[in-house]
Amino acid sequence: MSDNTKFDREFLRSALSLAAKSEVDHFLYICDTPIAPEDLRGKPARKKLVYAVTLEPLAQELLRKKLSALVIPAYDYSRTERVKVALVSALSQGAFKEGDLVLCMTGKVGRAPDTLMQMRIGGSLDDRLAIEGVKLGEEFNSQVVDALIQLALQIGQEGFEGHPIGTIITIGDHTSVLEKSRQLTINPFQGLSESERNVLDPKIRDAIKNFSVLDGAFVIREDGVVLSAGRYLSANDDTVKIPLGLGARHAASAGITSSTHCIALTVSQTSGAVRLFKGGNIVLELHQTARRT
Ligand SMILES: Nc1ncnc2c1ncn2[C@@H]1O[C@H](COP(=O)(O)OP(=O)(O)OP(=O)(O)O)[C@@H](O)[C@H]1O
Repeated sequence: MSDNTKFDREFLRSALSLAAKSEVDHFLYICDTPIAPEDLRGKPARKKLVYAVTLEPLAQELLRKKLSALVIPAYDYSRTERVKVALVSALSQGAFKEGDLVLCMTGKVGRAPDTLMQMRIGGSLDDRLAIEGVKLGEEFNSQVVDALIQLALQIGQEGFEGHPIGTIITIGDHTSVLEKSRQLTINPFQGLSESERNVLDPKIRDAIKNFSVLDGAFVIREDGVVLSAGRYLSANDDTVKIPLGLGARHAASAGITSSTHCIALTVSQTSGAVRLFKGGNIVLELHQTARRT
């Protein structure tokens, strides 16, 4: 065993003993290589362990072993971004709750974890992530929101046929959003039955990805039914402030979320970053380190 591998193991063991402390509610392990069974055997931290992995079959295998696991997109984020994505996913699935202390362990994709971070749910990781703000109202279906965040990350990362694209996806309060917007192009989802245009269906998420090349926003109902694509959002609110450097697309998301009860996911064409707006403010910001071309 090289010195490095030995030290990685020591590091993991120390993290597991910290995770066992009564103050810690969950141990979030963001890595595609599960912890060796002998390192977990008899450890109190096992009960607190939640894996965040990028492979669905691996998550299924862990669940079969009675471990908790959630799936996060396989993109190349910085360590902090991976922690954010995993925390938001766990929160939206109800795995963590307000006030919980989560010990997060992560690293570069494909390498042994090298970073340990403690996160209090409801605190903030930086000024662009008040995890509390991500806690959405009861009207939102967490599976729908989670699927759309992952889709937005995918759009930001992959673009369309190698070209960067940006878009807006509004979720919820559809009556007001439709009232405060107008159709820019033909709505490609018109004519499909509700069951044929729900974002919980991977085929529909693929369709959204492709239609993101259209100008305008997608309007999605809380339960995931896509109502329209290509909407121009006309709700302007001069009182909302968006960070310098962001333009009309982000201002439109800020405006629509401040004047209705919807939330809006915005993918920046310029940077691929994904931002979640609520009440006119950015409550979550996810940056990607590299884009696929
Ligand atoms: N009110 C709106 N409703 C829907 N889409 C809009 C609206 N305003 C702008 N957009 C879309 O945003 C696109 C980019 O605008 P702009 O470059 O000003 O935005 P931005 O906030 O800087 O975002 P990006 O980082 O994606 O460039 C426009 O081409 C248009 O498709």
